[in-house]
Amino acid sequence: MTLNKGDRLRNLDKRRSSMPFPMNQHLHRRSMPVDERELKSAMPTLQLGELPNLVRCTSYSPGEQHRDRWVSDSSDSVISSGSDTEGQVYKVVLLGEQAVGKSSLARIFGGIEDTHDCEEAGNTYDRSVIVDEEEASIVLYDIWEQDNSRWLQDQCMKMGDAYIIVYSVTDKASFEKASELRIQLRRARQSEDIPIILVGNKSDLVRSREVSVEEGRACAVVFDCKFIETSASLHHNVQALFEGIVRQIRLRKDSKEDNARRMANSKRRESIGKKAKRFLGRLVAKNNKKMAFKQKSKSCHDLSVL
Ligand SMILES: Nc1nc2c(ncn2[C@@H]2O[C@H](COP(=O)(O)OP(=O)(O)OP(=O)(O)O)[C@@H](O)[C@H]2O)c(=O)[nH]1
Repeated sequence: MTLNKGDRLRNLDKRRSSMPFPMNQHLHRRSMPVDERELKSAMPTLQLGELPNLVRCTSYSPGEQHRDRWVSDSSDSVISSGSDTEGQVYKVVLLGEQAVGKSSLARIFGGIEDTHDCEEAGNTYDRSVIVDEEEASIVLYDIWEQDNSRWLQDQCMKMGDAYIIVYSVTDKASFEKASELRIQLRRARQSEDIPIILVGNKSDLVRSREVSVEEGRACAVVFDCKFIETSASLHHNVQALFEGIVRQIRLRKDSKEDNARRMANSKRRESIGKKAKRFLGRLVAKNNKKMAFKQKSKSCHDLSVL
């Protein structure tokens, strides 16, 4: 029997078992439930029966603790599991219509690759990520459901430090729902500048695409948020998404000096090819005012700037 997220929340106490992980040959992994008090502190008014299943993922290997590296082409970021870092924990909430791939993205973040394990997996993931050579702790909440109680939806809208709004590029209705959710979020957090990334998932399903990249990008420009297309099935852009959300949070929460230092470091590490591309882009944009909209919509693609 397949349980929906609501059922999973209600059945929490029955399901507090360890969670299976894909084993890297040289890594040993364990998982443990996170104390309910931690979630209570994140969602203070939550009732016990509605607590999401919260799983802390910890990986380690002898001689190299807490390093579960993602295969990265950006060499300056890794994601490891287990948030043993000191300092702030960022709460990131996944929103979106049913079946758009929220749980699939969350499971990749949580290091769970076997989709058949999904009912055993927790729907909240607590991990440490290293982005731009600095560690951050993320708790990712995959607890959103359209038919959740209004109260639980309100909690989701209030609790996040950042939001990932997912739609499926093969489902126009889910794209429209994403806009609604953006409006709902804006209403709930009126005066706050919260990082939001709009995600067009299932980009691998080329033939059944109903929402173009341009439509997704234009929507992000209108709603003043970032935009990326992903494929959870192919793991395409998933790492970029989670690195991006960390950068977006830092850009708002950390001091200007910290962000300037990170920017300088990342520019130093940038390849000559990338530098040249960026320079030419700026040059062309300057010379062509018609490019103004394109430039803006282009920047919604860049998850490393505001
Ligand atoms: N082809 C393809 N299928 C995907 C992708 N992401 C998710 N799916 C499939 O889409 C279906 C729904 O994915 P979920 O991750 O359960 O979606 P969800 O948004 O969490 O759905 P709810 O739990 O109902 O809210 C599953 O069959 C996934 O295997 C993707 O990037 N590409």
